[in-house]
Amino acid sequence: AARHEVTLWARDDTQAAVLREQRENRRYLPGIGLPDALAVAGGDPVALAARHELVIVATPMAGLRGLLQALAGCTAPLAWLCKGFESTGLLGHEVQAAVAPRLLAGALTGPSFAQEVARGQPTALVAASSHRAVREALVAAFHGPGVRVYANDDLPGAEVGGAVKNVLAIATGLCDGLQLGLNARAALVTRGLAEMTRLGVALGGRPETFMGLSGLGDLVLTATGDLSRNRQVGLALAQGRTLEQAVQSLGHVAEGVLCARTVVERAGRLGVQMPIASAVVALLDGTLRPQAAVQALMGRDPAAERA
Ligand SMILES: NC(=O)C1=CN([C@@H]2O[C@H](COP(=O)(O)OP(=O)(O)OC[C@H]3O[C@@H](n4cnc5c(N)ncnc54)[C@H](OP(=O)(O)O)[C@@H]3O)[C@@H](O)[C@H]2O)C=CC1
Ligand SMILES: O=C(CO)COP(=O)(O)O
Repeated sequence: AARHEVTLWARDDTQAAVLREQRENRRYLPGIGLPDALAVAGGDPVALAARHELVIVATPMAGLRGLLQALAGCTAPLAWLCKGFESTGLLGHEVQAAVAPRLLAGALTGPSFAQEVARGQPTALVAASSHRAVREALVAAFHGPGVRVYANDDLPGAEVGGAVKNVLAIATGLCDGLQLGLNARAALVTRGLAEMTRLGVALGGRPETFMGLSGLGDLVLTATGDLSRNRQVGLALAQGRTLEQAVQSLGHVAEGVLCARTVVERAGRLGVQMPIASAVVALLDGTLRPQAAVQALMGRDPAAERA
């Protein structure tokens, strides 16, 4: 908003009015004042999008399809921020191909806790799209003193990185909550990266994408940073809390909880092995206790080290 005319749209008109009046989002981003220049609107998102040169969709994955359907005729470049698989099993670009194939679209992703971005702390992002116009619009809009934006035309790879790291952050939260040690955490992150890479390549991503910000970068941030809601779920499970309690106390979406099963199912259909993600699914289902999951992972047959 410091450099552009920006309108924040909320689906709930009452919430939009509250944001306008309080100049703060007390439920989702407390303590961060909205810039004076930021306009806030409810109402029809289609008419609003038609008056802007770039559209950013900042809902959880569950809200992406509805907004893309509504905005299918939008001519401005559009990017989503959500990281996950939809409950149908699709990634964001697959949802877009199904419901709004003519959109010039992509994802703005990478290691970026919202609170830190909002405070202006240095952050590096990835503008991922197969369309050059989208990559360039995102870089032009967001690249600046506080944010570096790297362009990448590998949207499937960037999306798999953003989705799978959430599942792995639950595993790492559990590992740390159980005090399994720093060796165990490093092993989880590294072998988790191998799982992410295997699935991402099978879904059309390039291996090098997973060594970048939307792969390794976001995995390290989310797996080790206590601001992560997915990591917090793992920490809470390690304290013996139920999944319902862990999710309820967050008050925010934890995409890894919602898509862990999808990740494993899509991997299974592609013949990709994901033992850590599979253990997370069993833990979330309650069919495996944390200690048994550790034993299952450690008890696997020896293997050559490769992605
Ligand atoms: N928070 C972070 O640090 C980061 C989050 N992300 C990703 O961004 C996505 C959103 O995360 P985050 O904002 O933190 O989630 P939160 O749970 O904190 O907030 C969700 C927001 O989305 C709104 N919303 C939910 N469903 C819809 C819908 N169908 N249509 C329109 N608005 C909707 C909610 O509004 P309402 O109150 O009306 O329900 C609320 O404003 C996730 O996929 C997450 O992985 C990516 C990078 C960083
Ligand atoms: O994606 C994120 C940081 O890049 C936020 O992760 P959480 O959803 O786990 O909080």
